[in-house]
Amino acid sequence: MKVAVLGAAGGIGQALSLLLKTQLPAGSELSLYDVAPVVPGVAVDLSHIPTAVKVEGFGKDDLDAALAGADIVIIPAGMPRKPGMDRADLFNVNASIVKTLAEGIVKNCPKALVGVITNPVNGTVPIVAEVFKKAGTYEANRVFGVTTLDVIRSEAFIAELKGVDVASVKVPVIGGHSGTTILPLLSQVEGVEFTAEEVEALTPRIQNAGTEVVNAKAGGGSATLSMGAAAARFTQSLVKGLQGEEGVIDYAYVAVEGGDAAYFAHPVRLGKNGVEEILSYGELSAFEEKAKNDMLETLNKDINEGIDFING
Ligand SMILES: NC(=O)C1=CN([C@@H]2O[C@H](COP(=O)(O)OP(=O)(O)OC[C@H]3O[C@@H](n4cnc5c(N)ncnc54)[C@H](O)[C@@H]3O)[C@@H](O)[C@H]2O)C=CC1
Ligand SMILES: O=C([O-])CC(=O)C(=O)O
Repeated sequence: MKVAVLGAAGGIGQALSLLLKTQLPAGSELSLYDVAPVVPGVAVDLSHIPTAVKVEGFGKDDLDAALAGADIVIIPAGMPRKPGMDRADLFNVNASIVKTLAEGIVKNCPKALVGVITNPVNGTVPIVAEVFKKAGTYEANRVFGVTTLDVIRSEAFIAELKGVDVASVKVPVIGGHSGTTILPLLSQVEGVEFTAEEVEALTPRIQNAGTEVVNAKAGGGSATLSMGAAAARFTQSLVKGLQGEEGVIDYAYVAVEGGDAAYFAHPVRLGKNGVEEILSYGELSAFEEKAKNDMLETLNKDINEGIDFING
């Protein structure tokens, strides 16, 4: 199993790479790519951890070698937010980074499963898909926006609020990955009940949790450690699916035929080809149904911005 991390020297990239070095199956290869000159050092540093995962670092001009034969590519390359910015404000800088990296994937590992972390996820995932479509290598089941951070935050906040074991909390989160497009389905959380006031307070807390971190870091970036943990968890789901494990279900922002929008975070069943099945997110409460309908204009605008960046 070869896993490539693009943007591996950054805040998320380093946290994720550390977790993958310690968690990937024995015999895996971990390929670290970044334009920052520190990346070979990150690889040397990680290589001193005694696990059976081989780590190699690749600098700016070595994207082809970093990607050659990769089974999974995770992309946290690009600029993070500062206080006062929306994720959409990152589009101009990050769109071209993601486009370049997607072109590298077309050339070197067109069958890889690709997880996009770079913001704004609502628009960067369509960029990857459009690059693949242009090259004739697109398979919708292989491209994912990583929304796991919304899921793990929901788990953490609910366990804290309700005083329950966090390991027992499961929260579906659908939609996109910015502000009101993030929709936790609190009505479906088993074993806990929420009052209407709690739903009205907790939903925006989850939607604005990224901004909570951005403000707390006071100009020093956005979530990196929790995102590293989230990305490692999602990567493990992809790995389990590729290894043929049955019943691997996770949440991700994926292309959906005839869905609420062209891309929408759903529960998905993962397997050897990535998404084996897009699962229904089930019944929504009246509050959730309204929140879903209200988000669609923003989500569609974000999606079209990504599509137009490649085709416009
Ligand atoms: N999907 C999600 O839930 C989340 C997404 N993010 C996003 O992830 C991205 C990365 O965030 P951080 O790691 O905090 O930023 P960072 O600035 O710490 O790291 C970004 C890395 O990307 C590298 N990079 C820039 N251009 C590149 C290129 N063309 N090829 C390869 N590497 C390149 C930089 O050299 C740097 O090492 C941001 O866009 C951020 O908004 C952050 C948190 C959560
Ligand atoms: O808020 C940001 O800019 C980073 C992010 O996507 C998150 O933490 O959910």
